[in-house]
Amino acid sequence: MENTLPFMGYHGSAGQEGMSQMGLGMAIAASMVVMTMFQQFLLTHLRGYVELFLRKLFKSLDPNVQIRFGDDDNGGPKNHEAYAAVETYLSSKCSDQAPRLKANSVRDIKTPVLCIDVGEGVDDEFNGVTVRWQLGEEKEQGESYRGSRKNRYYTLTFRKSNRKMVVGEYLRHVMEEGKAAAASNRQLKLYSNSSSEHGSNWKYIMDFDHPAKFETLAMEKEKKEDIIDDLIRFSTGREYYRRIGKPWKRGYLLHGPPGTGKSTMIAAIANLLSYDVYDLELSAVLSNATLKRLVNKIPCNSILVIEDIDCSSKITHQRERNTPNQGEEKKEKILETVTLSGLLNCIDGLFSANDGGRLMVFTTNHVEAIDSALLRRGRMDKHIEMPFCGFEAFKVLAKNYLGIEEHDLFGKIEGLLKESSVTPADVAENLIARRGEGEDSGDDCLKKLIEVLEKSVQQVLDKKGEGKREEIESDPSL
Ligand SMILES: Nc1ncnc2c1ncn2[C@@H]1O[C@H](COP(=O)(O)OP(=O)(O)OP(=O)(O)O)[C@@H](O)[C@H]1O
Repeated sequence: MENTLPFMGYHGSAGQEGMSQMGLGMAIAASMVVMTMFQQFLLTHLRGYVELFLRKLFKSLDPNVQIRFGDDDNGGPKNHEAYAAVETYLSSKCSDQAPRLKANSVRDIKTPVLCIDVGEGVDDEFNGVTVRWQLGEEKEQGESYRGSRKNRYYTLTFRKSNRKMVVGEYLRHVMEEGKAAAASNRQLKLYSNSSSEHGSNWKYIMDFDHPAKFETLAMEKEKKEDIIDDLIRFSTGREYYRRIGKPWKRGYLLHGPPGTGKSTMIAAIANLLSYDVYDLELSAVLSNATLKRLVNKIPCNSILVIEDIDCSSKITHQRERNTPNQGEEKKEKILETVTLSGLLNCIDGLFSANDGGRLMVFTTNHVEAIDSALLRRGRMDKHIEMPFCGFEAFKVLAKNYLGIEEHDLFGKIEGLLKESSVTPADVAENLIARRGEGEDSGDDCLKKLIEVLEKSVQQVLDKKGEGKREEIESDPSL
């Protein structure tokens, strides 16, 4: 027992020691776990507090700044303009951010403008800076006979440290983008001049919904791209025209035989730039003074079109004027003339403010009949020849009308087009497939066109032959 006891005691005391060591270890481990958790808890909380503190500190050093864009009448029409530009600008931003959207129908805008709901906001990023827009609403002070009115406003919030960039560059970007987006979505209009006894004035004719686009215009690719580049440079040239001190206007002369696409090109230009069209009928203008008044009334971002200028270089009107004659009123016949040079003088003097460009497009079928002084640059800056149909132009038409981009007959057509004189209008006419019973296939249309081209080639050859014969007959040495 004694042996055992000490043995047991030994064992017994060794077991107790082991137990207490194990307990201690567990306690240490547990306390370490608790400490770590506590540290982590503390760290997380502390970090949270530090972050909050720093944010508050930073905010107090760099507070938020807010700008309001109201739709109220108090600020005048400019206020509305800025509000509308902001709304249109945000229209593209809010579609993928805001949970609730509203679609507003706006006068003269083709598709509804999407906007956020009252109380909602959208973030926008520009040059690495994030800003926030929010839509608010407030009741107008006082009651009118129509009841109370609610005014809406956008609030732009940003950090004070970004003030210079936001107020300058960013707001300019918002206004320009907003106005450009509204312009490209705008319903274009066609105006023409009408004359009455009270004089001439511009009259709304109809909405301008011509489907012509540069993509579908039959013309050589390089030439087309050059024209598009020129138009884009012109329409976005505010800074350029301001810098060189020139009025923001440009003159185009389109010349070529009838049916080569001059009117189609004007429509494509209007659609590309989203400009309204002012079609000037010179024969309805009674004097150069009226002409000047009409030209000066054309708003910015529009095209002044004068077709067939060779036919309207001098238009004389007769009108009666009352003249006092020895106590009696006498009617006197006076002649007034509207001249193309008179027109060009008013165009020279046309002052174009910096709010948008004015494009003038003249067309003629006989460029050779026009005085070269009238064609000089500055009046007609870009002369565009609209020629008979070439192979590249034909390919555009074949794609438009038949959806054909390559065909075995193209080689033959290319050869014939080089020798013939057919206009894109003639080619287009032959590419219109008959529908219904006995419907034309693409092949049928191309064969039909080949026949027309062969006839045209024959006519060209006949004309050349006639010319040669006349030359020989009129040459006395032969
Ligand atoms: N270059 C072209 N690209 C596409 N279609 C064209 C082209 N030229 C003519 N057309 C087609 O022919 C029709 C007549 O063309 P358009 O009226 O534009 O010619 P124009 O040169 O203005 O003629 P005009 O001198 O008689 O006024 C257009 O409706 C269009 O379908």
